[in-house]
This record gives sequence, structure tokens and C-alpha cells, in this order.
Amino acid sequence: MTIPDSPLPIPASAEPIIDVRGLDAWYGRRQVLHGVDFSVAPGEIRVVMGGSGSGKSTLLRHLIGLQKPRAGAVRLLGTDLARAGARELLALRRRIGVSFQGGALFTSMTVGDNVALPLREHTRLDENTIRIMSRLKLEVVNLGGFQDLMPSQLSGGMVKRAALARAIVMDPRLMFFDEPSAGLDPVVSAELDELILQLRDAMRMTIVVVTHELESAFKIADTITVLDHGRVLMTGTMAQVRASDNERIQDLLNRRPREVEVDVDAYLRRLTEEEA
Ligand SMILES: Nc1ncnc2c1ncn2[C@@H]1O[C@H](COP(=O)(O)OP(=O)(O)OP(=O)(O)O)[C@@H](O)[C@H]1O
Repeated sequence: MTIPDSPLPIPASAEPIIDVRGLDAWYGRRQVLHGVDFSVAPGEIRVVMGGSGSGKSTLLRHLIGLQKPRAGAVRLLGTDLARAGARELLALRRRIGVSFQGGALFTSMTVGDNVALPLREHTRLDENTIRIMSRLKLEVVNLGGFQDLMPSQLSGGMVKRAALARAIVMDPRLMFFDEPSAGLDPVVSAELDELILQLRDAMRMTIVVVTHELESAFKIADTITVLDHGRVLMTGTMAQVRASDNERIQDLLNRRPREVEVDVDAYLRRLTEEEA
């Protein structure tokens, strides 16, 4: 079953925050996304799930404009990425927050200066306002008062939260998270889930999360898109995904491993194709 559009009850007047149509992506001669439709409504938390290599990161890179589609269109906040000029793209980037796996802090700066960085780079606000805004965002992620510490003085979970404070310091309307719980213990990971829910509720953000963590996905997602071999298998609510009779989806939910590729020739051929 494929439900390309959001299954949530959305007012007809609400323009999707993200609208992807027929997205194809290739690496060399190998196609890794096949006609992906992906549309996210204002205020929605969408989780993207799929096995390793299913195309989640590739989709994310197209959504934030790091890769250009071979075919299809990506519209964010009403802007068609392929048609936007440099200024329009810059304005758009300021309205988007990204929290990537490796999104570490700069170790030579205090936590407060790390959080303030986007404001110093992209705005002309005075230093006092910048300091107040950074501290407020540190409070949002439960790190109020930590602004003068160095990143090395924080735990792994605190570093993640500080990086999140930096990602939201410009009040983005749209946030992307890539594997937010990776490498975190279950308690810290659950705290981060809570934070993601708070961001949506308190700051009215629209949020896309790529994750392998089923527990986290079921806790935070309004809707889930399941990718498999570069295709959308389904977009639905948690209940719809759970009730799906698609074998691949059930494998994913029950953590059943996919058949291991044993055709060495095909594997080597693919590698050479990728290099070509
Ligand atoms: N830079 C690249 N060059 C060539 N092939 C790539 C590149 N990046 C990804 N691929 C291939 O594209 C396919 C999709 O990869 P992608 O990283 O988007 O999947 P994923 O679902 O994010 O995987 P994972 O969960 O393991 O991170 C995979 O087969 C991968 O090997």
C-alpha cells in the first residue's frame, strides 16, 4: 500500500511544509531513490524508517538541498529548491534547523558561544540580545546556566542537547534530525524524544526524524514513512504501519534481518558501477 500524502487530518487550505514529488536519486549509474513522494503537513512529526541502505540519508540530503534530484521536485516551505535563486535559498536555510549525527560542538568555544554562532553569522542583533537568545535556547533543552562551560565538560547527552539548542537558536519552522538517539543510553534517548515533542508543541515546528529506533519512532511520530530499496512502501500513522500486512514492514518492526546478499559477482559488479 502506498499513501504518498500525509494521512493526518489536514485542513484543505494548509500548504504542506515539505512536498516531494517523484524524486529519483542516483549515485553514478546506480539508482537509489525511485519516484519518492513525501509530503509533510505543518506541525507534523514525520519519522522516516527503513533498513540500512534503504535511502533514508539520501532522501534527507535532498530535503535539505545538499543533493539535487535527478528527477522530481522538492518544495520546502513553499519554495521549489530547483528554481530558487541563491538569496531565496539562503533565506530558506535560515528557517530550517538540522541536527545531524556528527553535529558536534566546536571544542574551542564555550557552550554559549556555540549556540550563539548562527545568530552571530546570520543576524545583526546586538551582543546582549544574542546572549539572551542563546541562554533561552539552552533553557529549552534543559541546559540553563551551562553557557560558560566548555563542551569537554559536558556528557554525551548534554552535548547533543547543546547542539540542538544551536540548531533551534534561529527559531526554525522546520527541523531535521538524523538518528538523534544514536550512541545514547536509553534514558538520555528518551529525554531527547521528549524534547522533540516539546519543540513541536511549544515552538510549533514541523519535524522530520530519520531513525532506526523503533521505540523512539513510535513515541514521537505522528506519521511514519517506510522506505525499502529506495521506494516508499507506506506512509501512515503508527497504527496503520503496525497493521500493515506488508512483509518487509513487518520484518522491520520485528527486527527480522533481510536475506543476506550471497551473489558475490553481483556485489562486485555493483561496486565497479559505483566507481565508474
Ligand atoms: N556517496 C555515495 N556514493 C555511492 N553510493 C552511495 C553513497 N551514499 C549512499 N550510497 C548508496 O545508496 C544507497 C542508499 O544509501 P543511504 O545512505 O541513503 O541509506 P540509509 O537508509 O540512510 O542507510 P543507513 O541506515 O545504513 O545509514 C545505499 O545502497 C548506499 O550504499
